[in-house]
Amino acid sequence: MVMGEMWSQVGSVIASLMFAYAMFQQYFPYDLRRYLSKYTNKILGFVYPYIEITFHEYSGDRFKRSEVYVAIQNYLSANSSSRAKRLKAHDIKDSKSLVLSLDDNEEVSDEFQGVKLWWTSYKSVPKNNSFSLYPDSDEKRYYRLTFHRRHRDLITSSYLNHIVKEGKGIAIKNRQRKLYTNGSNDSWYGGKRTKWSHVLFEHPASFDTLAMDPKTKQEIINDLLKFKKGKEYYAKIGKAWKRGYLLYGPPGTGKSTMISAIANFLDYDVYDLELTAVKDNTELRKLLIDTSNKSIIVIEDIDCSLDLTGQRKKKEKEKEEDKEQSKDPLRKKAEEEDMNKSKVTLSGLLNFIDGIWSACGGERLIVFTTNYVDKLDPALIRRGRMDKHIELSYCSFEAFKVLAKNYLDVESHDLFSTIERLLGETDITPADVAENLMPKSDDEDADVCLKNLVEAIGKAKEDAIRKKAEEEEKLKAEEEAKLKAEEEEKKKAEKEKLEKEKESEGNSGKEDVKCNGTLDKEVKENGSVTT
Ligand SMILES: Nc1ncnc2c1ncn2[C@@H]1O[C@H](COP(=O)(O)OP(=O)(O)OP(=O)(O)O)[C@@H](O)[C@H]1O
Ligand SMILES: [Mg+2]
Repeated sequence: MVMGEMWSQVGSVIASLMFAYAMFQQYFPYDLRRYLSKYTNKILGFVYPYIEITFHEYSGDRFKRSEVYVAIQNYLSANSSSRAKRLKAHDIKDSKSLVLSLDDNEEVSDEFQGVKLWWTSYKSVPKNNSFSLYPDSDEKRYYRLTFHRRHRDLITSSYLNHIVKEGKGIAIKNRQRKLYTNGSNDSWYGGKRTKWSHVLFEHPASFDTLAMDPKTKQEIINDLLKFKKGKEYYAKIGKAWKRGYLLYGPPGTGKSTMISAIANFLDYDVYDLELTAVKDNTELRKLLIDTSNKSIIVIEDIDCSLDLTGQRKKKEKEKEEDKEQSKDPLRKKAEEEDMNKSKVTLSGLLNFIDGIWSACGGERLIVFTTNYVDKLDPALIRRGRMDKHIELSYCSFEAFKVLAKNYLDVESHDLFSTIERLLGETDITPADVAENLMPKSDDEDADVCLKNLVEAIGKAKEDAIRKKAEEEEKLKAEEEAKLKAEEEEKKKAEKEKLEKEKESEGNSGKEDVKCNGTLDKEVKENGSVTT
């Protein structure tokens, strides 16, 4: 009986409190409520020693998720979500895998330098009952961080920076990398106009599968690692955090494959820059500014991309000469095509690589490839612009062993010694070796493929010998033709000399005759000769 009475009293007290609260919310002036809540919080502050910080998903810009919120989400999904009981799985744009984050109103604890703190995820739903086509569009999510007030300095100065840095790092690790290329049309990405368009970068090449001299390979890997970790070092020496690589060698020696391997190794995006599609130097600069950090900017076959030296001068001279003929419709069309051609100059490209603008952002690798390194302007490839020159050459025995392991899972074989000898005598590209090592049907095993390779190298050797002989013959023929031409020229000159001499002799005879003729005439006229 007593118990029942007590419960009914409690019930009525709660009901009265709720009624009073509702009245307070409904009828108290806003200013008075604010005033009261301020003092309530102050009083609470004396008894409740914890500080709370909230991080909203959308703050300021309504259409852009807060970067800090995303970083916290990533951090918590990697560090604390394993301890949470309720999780939410969702796919994030540009992320490789599903992201697990705390479900609404779930709390996890974290520890930083011995200090314990708590993260809670909240969802607030607005009270208006208006109908919306997008029911969830007004939901607001936020994280709340709670910690003891004596750790205030540590948390605000170090922990929050630590969280944002870690969260961004995790996002970079999880992101799907992209292969960008510049076309002539603008596209929209991330709410802004850009000249780059992209696809997912999915090339499987790696340094393990790259066939080359192991020592050079290790040297490149070390160089890349040093570069990746070199943020402070580059700042210390006062250099922009970027590095230039020049890859050169005959076609099919793995230049493009190496670029993919580098991108996979460093976890960078790739920007494949097509120089001929760039209108002018200004556009080149815009493209550079539009690249993200942690990226490789590639210019393939730089020697063929543009005539970067005499191009402009030649064109202008031609224009002057052809001014009068410009009415011709065919010529007009050719001129229009000329106008559409790239006007990127060597100095524009040099500025792109290491001008003032090149320092915007950081962690960029610029890679040039070429088949003919000698054709390039020395200014373009000097150290500081192209810091590391890497030659990719014909297949060595070491490189072959890597390919044999990759393609056939073979590390030793009877034919290896023959192949070693043949490779020492013959130039064959890794691309050709790889093609021969690849089984073309289920019946072809390692033996067959290696035999095919021996045959192919033998053939390449014969071809090389034949080509050399042909070239020598050609050279000999050219030399002979040259000698013959020289002899003929000599003979012709002698003949001409003789003819000239004869002519001059003849002329002097005629003059005598002419003299004599005049004399006769004078004799006839005077009737006597005076001496
Ligand atoms: N060093 C190498 N290691 C592994 N595979 C290679 C190597 N070189 C060439 N290959 C194979 O040969 C193919 C062609 O190589 P790649 O495109 O990298 O040559 P490249 O040097 O870029 O040639 P190009 O100068 O014509 O552009 C690749 O698909 C790859 O499979
Ligand atoms: Mg290539």
